[in-house]
Amino acid sequence: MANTLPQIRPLPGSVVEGPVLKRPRLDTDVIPTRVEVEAPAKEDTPRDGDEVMQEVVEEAKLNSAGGKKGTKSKKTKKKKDPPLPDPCSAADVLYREIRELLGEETVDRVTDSGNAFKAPYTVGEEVVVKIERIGSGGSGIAVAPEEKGPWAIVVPCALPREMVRVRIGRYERMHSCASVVEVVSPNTELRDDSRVRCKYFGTCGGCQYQMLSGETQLELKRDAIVRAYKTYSGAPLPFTICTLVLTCNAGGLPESAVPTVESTIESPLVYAYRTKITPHFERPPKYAKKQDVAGGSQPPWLKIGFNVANSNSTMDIEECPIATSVLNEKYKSDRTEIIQNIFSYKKGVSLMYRDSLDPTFDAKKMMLPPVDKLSEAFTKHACVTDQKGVSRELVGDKLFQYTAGGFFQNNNAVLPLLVDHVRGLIDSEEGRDHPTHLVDTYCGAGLFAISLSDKFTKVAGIELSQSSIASAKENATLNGIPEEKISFLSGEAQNIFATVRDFPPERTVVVIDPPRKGCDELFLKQLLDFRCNTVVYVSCNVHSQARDIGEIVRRTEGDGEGRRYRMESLRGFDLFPQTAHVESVALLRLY
Ligand SMILES: C[S@@+](CC[C@H](N)C(=O)[O-])C[C@H]1O[C@@H](n2cnc3c(N)ncnc32)[C@H](O)[C@@H]1O
Repeated sequence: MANTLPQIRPLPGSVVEGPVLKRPRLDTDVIPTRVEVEAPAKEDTPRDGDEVMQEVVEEAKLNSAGGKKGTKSKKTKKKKDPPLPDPCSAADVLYREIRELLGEETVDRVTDSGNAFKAPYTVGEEVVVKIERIGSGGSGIAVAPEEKGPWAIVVPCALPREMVRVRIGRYERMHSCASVVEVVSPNTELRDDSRVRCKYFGTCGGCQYQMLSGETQLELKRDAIVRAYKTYSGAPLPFTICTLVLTCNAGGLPESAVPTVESTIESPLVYAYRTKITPHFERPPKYAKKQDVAGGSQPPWLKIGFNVANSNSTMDIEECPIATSVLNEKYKSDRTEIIQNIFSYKKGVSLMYRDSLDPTFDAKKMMLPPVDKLSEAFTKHACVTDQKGVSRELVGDKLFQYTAGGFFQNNNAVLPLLVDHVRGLIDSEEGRDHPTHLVDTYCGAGLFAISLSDKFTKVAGIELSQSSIASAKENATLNGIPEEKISFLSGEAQNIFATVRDFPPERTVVVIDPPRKGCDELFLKQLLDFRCNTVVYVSCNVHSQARDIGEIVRRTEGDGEGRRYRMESLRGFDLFPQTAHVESVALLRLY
């Protein structure tokens, strides 16, 4: 198995699936893929590398001033406000939460007077604020005192009802970002800092909830689903969105149309669960000297790790307790090598670490009966660092192989529960014949199509990534599923419907598991034309899921018997414990 140090790779543009925050993330799913830029050399004088927060404040000052490091500020024209954030993005969700907190009319008034980006604070200023609520992205939100005008302060790792001393950072539309300096009066009902297992918690942008009990985390995630359906189930699909529409309250589905959100399913592992991380580092700055790394010591200018919360600055991170142990082991030894060889890097680098069953075993032989899941082949783990390498994992009784840099869910411990839940939803229908056909849209390497195939006579999957489709086909063979039963197509999700005309809609289940942006009009139209009996919608972004399901329910409302979709179940899965992310699973059936 190739376990060599990752190669320097130029930035190929970022393709991000799964949970994404606008802020720092812990891999291509939770972190923006920093598969890297040609990193500009940093300032020409050494900085105090230990003061991460100082660096962040400086960056924020620059952002706020609209200037660039090292460039003289020119006389600038008054800039127009930037456009509203993408609908259903993390920034959009936060903006709507701020609107709700400050009052929609108030925010509209401030916006109309051209002051939506006029921060009443200076960068670096310290103030004490009271946190009003926790946003869906996991940050506390405070309202500035009246004399500062309508304005919010967004503070990661702060809890409702807490008084916190914060340091103000950069500003965005109607709010300043800030970091906690001190929790002046903690919310002792919720916070217990002895739960925190990571020394970087509070500064690193990866986790938001380590100080909370598992129970509270699950409840917050359930609450995020409830709120998403209230706010987004009336939001228009992207192609109809314009500024005007976004600033109106589109109105969600009526309460009666949304089932009670069930309790969030916990991950069996709440630490050491994450099977993929993508730390990154920049090339040496111009002022760096070779003797800086003499004796293997790490110079202050070299940060290898993840982004600081609410910032693009990298913070140096030696290990990540939510990542699996094989990833941490390999990452730690790579760090030593990177430090020694840092002057050979001419560009910044994004590393990738993927936990895999040891790929030196023969996958075909592993799956020959009798399959011994306790054997070394199924228990020994390795770390794959080559994006094009093969990674392998067992989910239930099915073995999946996929390109390590491609999409696969990042928490193997909870995956069997997720798959079983989808199976249970399909089985839950009483009084009708069991479905015989399955369509897995946005199927990746075939997780749902292959895991659920035993239940169906015919299965079809579709996926945009050709390498994932190649993996899905190989996975079907590996798991002994006959070719005449299962097929995989590479292409736009909506194209599947033209290929399954022989599937009886009344006996067909469609699984939808799109990227964060959700489905588009073309897909929804085809889905509604097909009008299958059961739809299971799995989503890493409950906001776009709520929007799409609102659309499906509303568009079929007036239709005749057996043609109307109703939501029957809604539940979250904790794929990313210690973070604010929730995976949401919804069931729709025809009535
Ligand atoms: C959240 S992942 C789900 C993958 C799979 N269901 C799983 O759980 O492993 C979304 C997948 O949709 C694919 N995708 C993105 N846009 C697509 C499109 N327009 N049509 C088909 N697939 C798409 C991505 O490549 C990615 O594999």
